Amino acid sequence: MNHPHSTAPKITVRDLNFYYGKYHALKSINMDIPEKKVTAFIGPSGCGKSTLLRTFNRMYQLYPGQEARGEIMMDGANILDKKQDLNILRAKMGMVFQKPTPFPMSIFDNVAFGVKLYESLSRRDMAERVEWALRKAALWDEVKDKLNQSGTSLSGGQQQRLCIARGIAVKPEVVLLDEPASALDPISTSRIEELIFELKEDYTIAIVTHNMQQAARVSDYTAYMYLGELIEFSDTDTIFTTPKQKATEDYITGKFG
Ligand SMILES: Nc1ncnc2c1ncn2[C@@H]1O[C@H](COP(=O)(O)OP(=O)(O)OP(=O)(O)O)[C@@H](O)[C@H]1O
Repeated sequence: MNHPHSTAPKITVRDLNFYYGKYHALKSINMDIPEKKVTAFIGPSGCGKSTLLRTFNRMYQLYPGQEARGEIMMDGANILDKKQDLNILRAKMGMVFQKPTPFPMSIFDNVAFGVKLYESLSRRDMAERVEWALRKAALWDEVKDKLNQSGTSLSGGQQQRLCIARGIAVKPEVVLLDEPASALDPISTSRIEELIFELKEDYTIAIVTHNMQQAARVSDYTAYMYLGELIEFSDTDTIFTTPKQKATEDYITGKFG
């Protein structure tokens, strides 16, 4: 049962298959990702969590030989359609990666960079947008006096919040987080988790994590994947307390994985 919720879906995945050349990495995935909620993807290494996340913004298209088939519907259109404008898609889908990836430019420019691609704001409006994004990412107080310093001069946890600020500055609809805290210390991790909790007021969030406690803490819905299949998708409480599939139970109780 892969439609567990009453909330309206933001993204509807239908019969999605993904191939790395001949390797069949996602097998007929069907799920509805609810709007303005946090959906976590868990499962053992190599089960396809990141692959699935990368289909949502068609990141895979940067690499030859990778192909997605099926439907990923958002706002009435199939993201996988050849006619889909990739710039518009990527403006709607902010993505943050495991390793913080600030650009080698100032803190201000890191946040302004994406905005400039899509909007021509006055200096004043841009300054306001940058402040807004940095506040949303809970970084403003730490950087407001050094916006001209390089983004790479920040600590790892700050860099990751800078990347989140950069992602939300373009006002996306969905935020894709691929193990956003796995390279961070516990305090930075809990800041990111608090931030996720706040961001879901405005955004639909999909997060890949190999940390089950983190999934249990931050998500409203959890999808358990194994060998390219979606084994079970339900509200997070159900997945962690009364999963329907034995395979899910074995994984979350640590008997496996
Ligand atoms: N560029 C690639 N070329 C070929 N196969 C790939 C490529 N990237 C991933 N795969 C394979 O696709 C499968 C799914 O990988 P994916 O990275 O989505 O898993 P994951 O669940 O995110 O794992 P992890 O938790 O280790 O990041 C794996 O078997 C992996 O080896």
